[in-house]
Amino acid sequence: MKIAVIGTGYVGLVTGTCFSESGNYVTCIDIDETKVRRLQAGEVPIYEPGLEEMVKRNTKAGRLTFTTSYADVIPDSKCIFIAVGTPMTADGSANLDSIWKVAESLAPLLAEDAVVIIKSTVPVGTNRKLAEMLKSLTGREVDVASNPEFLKEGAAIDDFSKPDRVVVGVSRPEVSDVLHELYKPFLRTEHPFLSMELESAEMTKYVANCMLATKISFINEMANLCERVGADINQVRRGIGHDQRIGFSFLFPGVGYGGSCFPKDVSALISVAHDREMEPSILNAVDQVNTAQKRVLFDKINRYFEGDLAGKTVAIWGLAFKPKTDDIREAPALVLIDLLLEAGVSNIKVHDPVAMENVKAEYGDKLSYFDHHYDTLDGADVLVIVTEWNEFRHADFDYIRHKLTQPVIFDGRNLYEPSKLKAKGIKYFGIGLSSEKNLD
Ligand SMILES: NC(=O)C1=CN([C@@H]2O[C@H](COP(=O)(O)OP(=O)(O)OC[C@H]3O[C@@H](n4cnc5c(N)ncnc54)[C@H](O)[C@@H]3O)[C@@H](O)[C@H]2O)C=CC1
Ligand SMILES: O=C(O)[C@H]1O[C@H](OP(=O)(O)OP(=O)(O)OC[C@H]2O[C@@H](n3ccc(=O)[nH]c3=O)[C@H](O)[C@@H]2O)[C@H](O)[C@@H](O)[C@@H]1O
Repeated sequence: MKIAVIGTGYVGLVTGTCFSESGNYVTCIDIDETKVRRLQAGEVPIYEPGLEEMVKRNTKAGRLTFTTSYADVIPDSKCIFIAVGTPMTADGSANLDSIWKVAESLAPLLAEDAVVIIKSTVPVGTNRKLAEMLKSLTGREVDVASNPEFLKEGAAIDDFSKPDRVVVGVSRPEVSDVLHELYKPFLRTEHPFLSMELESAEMTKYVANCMLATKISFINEMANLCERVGADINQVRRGIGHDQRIGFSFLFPGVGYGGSCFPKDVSALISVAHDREMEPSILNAVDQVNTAQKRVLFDKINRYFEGDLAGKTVAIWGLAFKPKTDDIREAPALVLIDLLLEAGVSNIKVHDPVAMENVKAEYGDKLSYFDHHYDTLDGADVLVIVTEWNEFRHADFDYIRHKLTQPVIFDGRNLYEPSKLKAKGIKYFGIGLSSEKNLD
């Protein structure tokens, strides 16, 4: 099948590449000329494990191409996936400007039997609005389908190729058949293809992300309470997770959720509820807890230094919003850095395995950058861990104690065993640990 994917970001590039891997002819369109040129040269502009090899393999086989030209591609495409960004506007709602721009570019070029599929995360009603817009621009009915994406950055290829489920929203069953055929190679393990109404598919995406965000805010709130009552959230997690109704996944306490999706999608669903004159109390709380949680590490550091951070040197390990990605959108590390700078810290020494260039572009010489995490420790007063990259998990604590002026670690991801650090003479502050009771 000939497929066009519009928008070659984290979702579009993975979608296009995986569809080409299963034998389709895919062209990815983007308005960013630099990005397209780099992709044409075989260079993948984002860090996503396994993606570069897959892009190269399919480009070489002639199944995957990149362009800025709609006119060269759209007239021959049967399925056109829209995967452009839908960021948060100042009022919290989703900004759909890029979707409408794409619709205007597509309309004059669409083949009679083309299906236009929105993969971007869009609020309820967007697909129907797109169908109306395409009808008024083309003078005929155009098939529009919703196909929300559930992949996670850092595991995007696996998530796309072996999805728990594929969800589509359609107005006609024939459109669902076309998409089912396309997705069959990815559903061989009997994971379901769920076809539903447009509105239900759109809502499914938001409800999924908001449910996951709720789990994280819930466990973070419980972790904060554990600290105050002298309980250990790691033990409590074990204690509740074996109950199959609760489970273990997405219940790791930390420094709050970041990334390009949970914060914006919780906010967009709140906005949808407000539009319908409903106050979504749970979503409001999820968002508030998360905003507060992003400050938790700073508050602990500030308390440790009794509010006097001026002139201190802080080493930070991990900047991306999660491991295995270079994405720093809404990353908790940035909130911490801003607060430390505001408090007058004189030197922030940072390391991240892949996200450093993105941070450099935003902070320039306000921070010191190091290619190896141990090199951040020279002259640092304390060490702070924000992102749980695997290489931080087994640390040389003797070396760390020797390098830091104060043997203290603030760990936003609970990577280490508190008793082990205590035995090494290192003060250890995690999230929700019983040892933190009475530290105020
Ligand atoms: N990043 C993720 O892990 C996931 C994202 N999503 C959703 O997918 C959508 C895309 O997200 P990302 O891939 O992260 O965005 P992104 O920002 O990485 O990429 C969007 C791309 O669209 C391009 N673009 C913008 N306007 C265009 C136009 N008129 N024509 C052609 N290209 C255009 C941009 O240049 C950019 O390359 C969002 O709605 C997001 O919520 C859904 C699941 C996972
Ligand atoms: O719509 C999207 O964009 C995507 O959003 C998330 O994927 P992603 O943001 O890439 O990453 P996650 O692994 O979900 O992590 C999100 C944030 O939650 C945090 N998190 C996650 C899990 C956990 O137990 N605790 C926790 O604090 C992570 O550190 C990270 O900051 C969802 O997991 C995907 O299913 C969805 O498709």
